[in-house]
Amino acid sequence: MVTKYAHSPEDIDHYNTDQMRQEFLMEKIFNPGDILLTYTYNDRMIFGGVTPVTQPLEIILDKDLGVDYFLQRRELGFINVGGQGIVTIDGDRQTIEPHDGYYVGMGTKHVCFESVDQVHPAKFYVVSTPAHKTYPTKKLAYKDSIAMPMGDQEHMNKRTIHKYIDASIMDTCQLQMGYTVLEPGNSWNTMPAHTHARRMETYLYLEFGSADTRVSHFMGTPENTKHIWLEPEQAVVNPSYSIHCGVGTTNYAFIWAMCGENQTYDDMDAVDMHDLR
Ligand SMILES: O=C(O)C(=O)C[C@H](O)C(=O)CO
Ligand SMILES: [Zn+2]
Repeated sequence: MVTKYAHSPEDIDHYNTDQMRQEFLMEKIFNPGDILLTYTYNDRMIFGGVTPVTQPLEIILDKDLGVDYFLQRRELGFINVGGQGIVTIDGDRQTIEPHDGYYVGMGTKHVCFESVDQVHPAKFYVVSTPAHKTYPTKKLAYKDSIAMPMGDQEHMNKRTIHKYIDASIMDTCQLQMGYTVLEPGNSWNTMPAHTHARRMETYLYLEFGSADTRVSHFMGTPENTKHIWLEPEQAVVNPSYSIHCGVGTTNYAFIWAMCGENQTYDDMDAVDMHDLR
């Protein structure tokens, strides 16, 4: 597991391109047969990819977290962005279709990930946040997500936000998670931009419209923005003070996950277009 530290806005003001990438970008999330995780000091979120091929994979983190087992003091959300998979949660074995996932409550001892077809393996994007209470483990089906159409063609930001883990439909200690899909011919996400000083957020960009599509992700304070260029299936950490939005050379999708002070999705501070620098 890689550690990414927390930085003040004054610090990142001095970062060059390489430092921005080193501190905020995860260049590889899915590695066949492997688990790649990042621990950010921003609200202690752990996120990354579990990509089983021939063997089942389980996240084992005890000494790293000073606990007896990974989810002793944490909750977990995941969404499968690869082929059909299987997850066994404390002995309960379930098939996970592409774009479906799970919320796994604190206290769960074993979560085992498998692929059904090693030629087209499952890719589980996992996010875990500190928890204080056990809430029921729950299947997250794409069809049951809250679909919120946003934006319009004129502003090139027509997209649908699918909320998977949201306090309005289920119990969660602090994790919120969803999947946003841009329509073809649209390129801007989360524009107009916002911040939410009460929550940090990570973005995994994926499902780019063409092989040479690239996304430029914007972060930093509204009056002092930075950008990071991303390839498909790369992720970026956004501190609470940071805007988090992007533009693609074609359409694309992304999985966002948040945690922090509250669970109010709409608790956002809109940034006036005139204030962006
Ligand atoms: O497309 C969007 O806009 C989003 O998906 C925004 C994220 O959900 C977000 O930033 C929530 O705070
Ligand atoms: Zn946000």
